[in-house]
Amino acid sequence: MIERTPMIELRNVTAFKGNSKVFDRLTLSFRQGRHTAILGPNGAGKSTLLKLLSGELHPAPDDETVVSLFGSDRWNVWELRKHLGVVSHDLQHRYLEHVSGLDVILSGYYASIGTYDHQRFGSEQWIRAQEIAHMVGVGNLITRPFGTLSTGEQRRFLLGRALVHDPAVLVFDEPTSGLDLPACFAYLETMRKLMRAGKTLLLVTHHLHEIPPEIGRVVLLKGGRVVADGPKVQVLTSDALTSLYGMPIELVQINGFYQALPGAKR
Ligand SMILES: Nc1ncnc2c1ncn2[C@@H]1O[C@H](COP(=O)(O)OP(=O)(O)OP(=O)(O)O)[C@@H](O)[C@H]1O
Repeated sequence: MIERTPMIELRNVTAFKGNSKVFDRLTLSFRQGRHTAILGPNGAGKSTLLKLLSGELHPAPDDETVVSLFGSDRWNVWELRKHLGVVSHDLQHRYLEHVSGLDVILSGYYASIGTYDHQRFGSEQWIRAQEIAHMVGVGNLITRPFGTLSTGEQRRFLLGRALVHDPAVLVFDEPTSGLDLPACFAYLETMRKLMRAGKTLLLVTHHLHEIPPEIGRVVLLKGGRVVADGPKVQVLTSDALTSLYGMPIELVQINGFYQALPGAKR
């Protein structure tokens, strides 16, 4: 069911990375059940947006700025992680090679990178972590060190980590990059299953082929600004992408999936 009140609302958000002002009074919101893809060229601000949504980055203080996440503007990062699971390359790169697959999933309970001796896991959490591993298709790999897993397997464990709290929203950052075709298609199918199970997906990507047909809204970001935002059928066009990337792009669509090809020079 689509709720009227946005579950995530950013209003007049100004944000910096280092000395760069990435967003200048950005306004963007997300509703439950409205799956969204966010596209934009390198440097558009996609990763910065993810960090704002996951509470890793705070906006510059301003009286007119609102960041409301799941109905609260006084969220703490631990509570937030129960609502929003993130699967990102950033996370994938931060895991040490020796951490077992199961520990990657378990670490989601503490939102840590790996597990530590002082952390306590109850039998329910162990069982759930194993169930999740099976659910995301890596139940037979739980003892394997992370560094020995393929990119696709690692990404499945990270998805498992994101699922431990059964969050309402899953955020994916280029989820299929580096995956071969069967792994890519299988991962896409897992994402589609999660949407069918009621999760709301936010997808940040350059790769049009990884936008599942269920995603109905597309946001185009460029230079920290929203240049288009609306229903996929209206926003995702050859003309819009040509303008976004500043080069001729031809879009093809088959069975609800898209692919971008070099367009003819005009
Ligand atoms: N630590 C930093 N210091 C200074 N500028 C930064 C820093 N991190 C990012 N930026 C700048 O912020 C802007 C937005 O970066 P961001 O990583 O959010 O873009 P992106 O859309 O995710 O790019 P990509 O597609 O390449 O991952 C870019 O201009 C980038 O150069």
